[in-house]
Amino acid sequence: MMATAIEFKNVKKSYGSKVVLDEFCLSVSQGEFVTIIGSSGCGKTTVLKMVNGLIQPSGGDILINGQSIRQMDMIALRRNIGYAIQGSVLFPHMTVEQNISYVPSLLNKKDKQKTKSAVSKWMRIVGLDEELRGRYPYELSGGQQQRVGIARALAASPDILLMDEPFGAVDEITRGQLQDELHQIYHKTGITVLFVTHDISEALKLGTKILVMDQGKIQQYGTPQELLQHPATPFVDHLVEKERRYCRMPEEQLIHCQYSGVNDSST
Ligand SMILES: Nc1ncnc2c1ncn2[C@@H]1O[C@H](COP(=O)(O)OP(=O)(O)OP(=O)(O)O)[C@@H](O)[C@H]1O
Repeated sequence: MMATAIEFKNVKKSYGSKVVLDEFCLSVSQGEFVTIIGSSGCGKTTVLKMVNGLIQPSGGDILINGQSIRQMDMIALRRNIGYAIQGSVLFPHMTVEQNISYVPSLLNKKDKQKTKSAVSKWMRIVGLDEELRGRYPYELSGGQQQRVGIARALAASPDILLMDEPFGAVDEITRGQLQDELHQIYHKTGITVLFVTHDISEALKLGTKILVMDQGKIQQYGTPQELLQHPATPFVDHLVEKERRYCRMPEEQLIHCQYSGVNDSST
């Protein structure tokens, strides 16, 4: 049984009189890749930003590795949590290298060479060409900027990575490549990921678990298979309907279905 990385305990969040989350409970195990999907305005970004303290809960508590974030130093907390969001959030006056090395250079102040090789390593991992090192964000394509953003989030070696529609602004091909790269990084590092998306295929492809939300309520929290095979509510059923229609069954499973069909009719 894996330890719990993130826990929401009866969390409440309201803006004025508008209640966004009420008695929200969620437990994320270490090393889990959780994709969060749901109707617009249901509170996905709010959930994400509460993990790194960008938004304070109105009630309840949030624990990171068993410790309440109320008792944590916000700087230490954020240093341990990577954050990547849609579009470019790079420092515009800094080169690719300076953007990626921002946190590592704070951490290994004296050892410049260590930071340099860390930059090369992360550029390679997210699929950025070495020659882009000295360029400024405005000299990069949207997909390249997105890769730099992810490299920067990962270069701080966080235990937890929060991603808010990080691939929302790129074309289909780049999106597919970034998804594959993120999937590999996740498997290599064993990092815990919370990933907000609007795209159910992306949620099913990347998530080891998917959190489906509607109107501040959890509709289902389960594996891709559980969602596809046992949708908990009509909302989830509707969400995965198309995916189920297009998802190709592995041949063994098809054969199994046919066999059980034959058995059924013969008994
Ligand atoms: N600072 C704020 N003040 C008032 N209302 C807010 C504030 N931030 C968010 N909200 C409201 O809270 C609700 C949840 O917002 P949130 O950004 O978490 O939703 P979301 O699920 O991420 O939405 P989307 O999918 O559209 O990005 C929305 O109705 C939003 O309008």
